[in-house]
Amino acid sequence: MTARLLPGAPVADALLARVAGRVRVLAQVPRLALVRVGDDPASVSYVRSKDKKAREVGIDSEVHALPETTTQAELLALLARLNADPAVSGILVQLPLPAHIAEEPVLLAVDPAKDVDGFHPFNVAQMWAGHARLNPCTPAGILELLDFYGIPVAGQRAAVVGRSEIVGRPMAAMLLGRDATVTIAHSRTADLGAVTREADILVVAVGRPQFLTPDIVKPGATVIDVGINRIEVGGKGKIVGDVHPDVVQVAGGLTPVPGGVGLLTVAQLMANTVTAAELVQARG
Ligand SMILES: NC(=O)C1=CN([C@@H]2O[C@H](COP(=O)(O)OP(=O)(O)OC[C@H]3O[C@@H](n4cnc5c(N)ncnc54)[C@H](OP(=O)(O)O)[C@@H]3O)[C@@H](O)[C@H]2O)C=CC1
Ligand SMILES: Nc1nc(=O)c2c([nH]1)NC[C@@H]1CN(c3ccc(C(=O)N[C@@H](CCC(=O)O)C(=O)O)cc3)C=[N+]21
Repeated sequence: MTARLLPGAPVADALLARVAGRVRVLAQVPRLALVRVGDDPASVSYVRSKDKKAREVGIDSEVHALPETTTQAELLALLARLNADPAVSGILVQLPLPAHIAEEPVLLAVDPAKDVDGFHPFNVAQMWAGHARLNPCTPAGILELLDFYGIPVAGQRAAVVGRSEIVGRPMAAMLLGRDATVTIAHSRTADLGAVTREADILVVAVGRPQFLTPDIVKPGATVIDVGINRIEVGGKGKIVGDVHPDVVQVAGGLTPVPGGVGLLTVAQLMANTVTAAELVQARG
């Protein structure tokens, strides 16, 4: 069997078209504040693509590029200003932060109604309880993709490899919210294959190039490759996922890297920004 490829672009386009429609009926143009500290090249490039996509769908966007030497207090002061600014609908603090800035106080400092990443503990709790308004972008985008391609979730066995706060854990919570039977695997899982071979839906977010091999994939499973790994091949830079290319011979469906989940992360951020604008507008 050869897996059906599940590209992100048509899913992102459909999602962004709905976002643009919601933007048009808002009383006020939504505004997304993108905050980045330091000059990590990946962060610079991600923030740039989020900024560009926002403008494409009619969302105003402002980038706050702070120097590496920014103190925790300075960052918190900026967040307080953005929280208080009624023109700002959504706030995103690009992760990772430099080592001298503690993450938790920063995530706590974002107004939960403007928390378009869904990383504030209030939104995390709402998500696990099954009724969040603002869900983390990568897993929410993955659910959009499964729905777009007509892949059933309810009643299915799902496995998530990786338990990070930005991908693995929220993915597991959201699959559970959609009535899948979910297992979470991580670096201390004793027999990874025993877990992954049971999965009809297999989400891989490990951060190791070509980590997931075909021998541990259930034939016909839908495999979602979240990994973004920059590697050198013959002196050239290349982006590969966490899933080995030979998985295409076993899986029923497979998302490409690049051109898969990453596009949905950005599109879902736009959807969350409009949701935040609606929440802030309703609050008056
Ligand atoms: N496409 C997109 O939109 C996005 C892509 N990414 C990409 O996804 C990947 C994962 O990101 P992120 O979740 O932030 O990564 P983290 O490094 O935060 O987490 C990696 C997870 O993988 C687990 N892990 C590591 N080694 C193994 C192993 N041998 N067997 C099983 N599990 C293992 C770790 O387990 P433990 O907890 O035990 O250490 C950890 O839970 C990266 O490549 C990242 O670049 C991330 C965000 C968005
Ligand atoms: N607060 C916060 N929120 C995030 O959502 C967040 C973050 N921090 N830190 C880093 C991760 C990573 N991430 C991606 C965004 C876009 C692509 C993306 O557009 N990928 C394209 C292009 C490939 C590439 O250049 O990466 C693709 O997969 O085709 C990938 C990954 C968001 N993250």
